[in-house]
Amino acid sequence: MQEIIRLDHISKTFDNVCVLKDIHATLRKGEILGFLGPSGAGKTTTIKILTGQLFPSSGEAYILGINANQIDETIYEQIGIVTDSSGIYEYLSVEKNLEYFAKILKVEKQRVEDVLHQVGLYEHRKKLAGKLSKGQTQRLILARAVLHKPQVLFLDEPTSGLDPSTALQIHNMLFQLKEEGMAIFLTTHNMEEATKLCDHVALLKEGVIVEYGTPNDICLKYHKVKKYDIRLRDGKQYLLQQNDENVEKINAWLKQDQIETIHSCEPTLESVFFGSDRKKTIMKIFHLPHIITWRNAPVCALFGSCCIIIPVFVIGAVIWKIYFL
Ligand SMILES: Nc1ncnc2c1ncn2[C@@H]1O[C@H](COP(=O)(O)OP(=O)(O)OP(=O)(O)O)[C@@H](O)[C@H]1O
Repeated sequence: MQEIIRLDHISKTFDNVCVLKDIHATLRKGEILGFLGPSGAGKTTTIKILTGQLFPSSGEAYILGINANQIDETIYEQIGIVTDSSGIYEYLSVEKNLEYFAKILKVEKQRVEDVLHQVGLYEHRKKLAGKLSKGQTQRLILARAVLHKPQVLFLDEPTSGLDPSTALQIHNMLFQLKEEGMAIFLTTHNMEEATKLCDHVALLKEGVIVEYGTPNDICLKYHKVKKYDIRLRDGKQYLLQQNDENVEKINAWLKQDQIETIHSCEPTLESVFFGSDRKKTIMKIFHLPHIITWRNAPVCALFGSCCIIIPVFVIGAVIWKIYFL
């Protein structure tokens, strides 16, 4: 599949503060790549580098085979961008807004009507853009971004603050665009959204990709202890670890048709993300250096014990000498 975006060891520093560190990712035609992370993780900065609004401090970013440092305004004929600041003319109707951009982008008028249907704004086409609800405005911004059928679409938190049904409409639209072969680069805080939409995700934390892969592969990587969450018809609930004894128990319940619901408890992207965050927080609280990992934990424990035992022994010897000798 054609490679649309490549981030090759990208780092970015603002005023001596490194906000992106060695970022590496690829987006292919017809795929959705999600950049996930909390506020300030570096998601928007990545989009700005890819769209030529910022230069990386080191590394190379490629979009449609062109180095992002060398792109000019002609690239905007092939990309669409949806951000908070996407300029919509509030005193023009929905339709006039799109017709205006269609003229700039040299798109035929029929396309405006098609896109209005696609985003579900056809009935609102005569409304002033300034009078649209937040969800409708977001759909208008999306309509404008895909008007010229770009090869790649950048979406910076497209469903942030939207109600679930509007978010669902946008999700369905993204699936449709993906089916048509569009490559979509999505940033979001919403792990559930990313799991549902993305072919690949990068979990970004303080400018570093801490996990990269398909949502499924990332979750399964952390699926160490397999458990079943079972609710019986009599209302009792059990969380059972997978072992021979419990498998027999579950089989017996199944034979007696006692099971109301049964779920395997794979980790979600959210638990993976916040799980690794907890470990980091513990490291920070105790000011433990990063050289301490689970693998060398026994050596660190032995070293830590010596640090306590030796001073206690020395102090004990001194007290013994003073008082008893
Ligand atoms: N032009 C700039 N000058 C200095 N620092 C900047 C600049 N742009 C971004 N930053 C800093 O870089 C870091 C990453 O910002 P960025 O906007 O990429 O985060 P984000 O993950 O998109 O956050 P959010 O989810 O809140 O939009 C932040 O600490 C931000 O303050």
